[in-house]
Amino acid sequence: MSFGAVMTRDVPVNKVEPKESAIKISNLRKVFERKGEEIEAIKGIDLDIKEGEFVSIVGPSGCGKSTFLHIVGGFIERTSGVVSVRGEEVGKPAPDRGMMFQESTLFPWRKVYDNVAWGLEVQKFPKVEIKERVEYFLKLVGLWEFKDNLPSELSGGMRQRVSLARVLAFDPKVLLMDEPFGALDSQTRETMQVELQRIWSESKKSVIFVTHDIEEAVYLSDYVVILTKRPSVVKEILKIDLPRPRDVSIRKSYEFIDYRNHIWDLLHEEENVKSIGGRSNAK
Ligand SMILES: Nc1ncnc2c1ncn2[C@@H]1O[C@H](COP(=O)(O)OP(=O)(O)OP(=O)(O)O)[C@@H](O)[C@H]1O
Repeated sequence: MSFGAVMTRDVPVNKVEPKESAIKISNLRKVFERKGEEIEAIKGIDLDIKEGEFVSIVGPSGCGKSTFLHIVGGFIERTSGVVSVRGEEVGKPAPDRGMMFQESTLFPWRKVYDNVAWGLEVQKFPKVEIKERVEYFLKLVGLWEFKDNLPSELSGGMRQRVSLARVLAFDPKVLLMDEPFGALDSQTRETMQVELQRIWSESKKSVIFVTHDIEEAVYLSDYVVILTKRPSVVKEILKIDLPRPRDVSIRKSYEFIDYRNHIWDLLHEEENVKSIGGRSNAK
């Protein structure tokens, strides 16, 4: 990632080779219109996310995180600025950008296998390839043995894993995740974070991950982008120099707590900070 003001904390830094840009955002601005009134959600965001990076976005409630993600996904039009994915300017939604939401978007009447196969069928993939992909990704998320179950027969965490398999089956270049674990209980959420870290490290996708949970952001990310209150700009970009793979016990380390507290302080400086959720409020 490269930006104007990247902050690193006082922890060891591994030297890495410069990487290609996966997602470039310059001067992004978004103004909504509601009943003749203008609502400026995003004032100006600049980011350069490199291939394979995991970047979380945190910020006060209503600062424009979801709007930002939906613009990168091509679901919402930007007012001005440039958004490109691997050199191509973002227009409409496309399979190279996989999107995952807080609530499972699985079809309740389709079995797990058929839910994961659905998008590939719509895109007219050959049957043999569909089978290969569905099997591979259901095994990756650990749910192959549930392929014949309906979503209603699974737990919330399992449903989100199926949603993840469905997104990954398209082999998108980037993954856009909007609070994907927000509706899960804390135990399941932690399990999902560990799973996501493993899947991300195996699949090498670039990820933008929106969350209210500061610890989740620190645990998963290479960088955490902290937005200001609306109309949002980037307040700080924090590089998370914790070794990978990260065991859950890393949350108890001084470095982890230092990152968490720093983000908490930044968010606390912003108005509406009381509406920031997650365990980190218990500082
Ligand atoms: N379609 C819309 N029309 C008008 N205003 C909108 C629309 N969508 C979002 N907004 C406004 O834009 C601002 C940013 O909303 P957004 O949902 O992106 O924030 P957020 O940071 O994701 O919020 P939260 O943390 O609560 O999920 C809010 O003030 C919201 O009311």
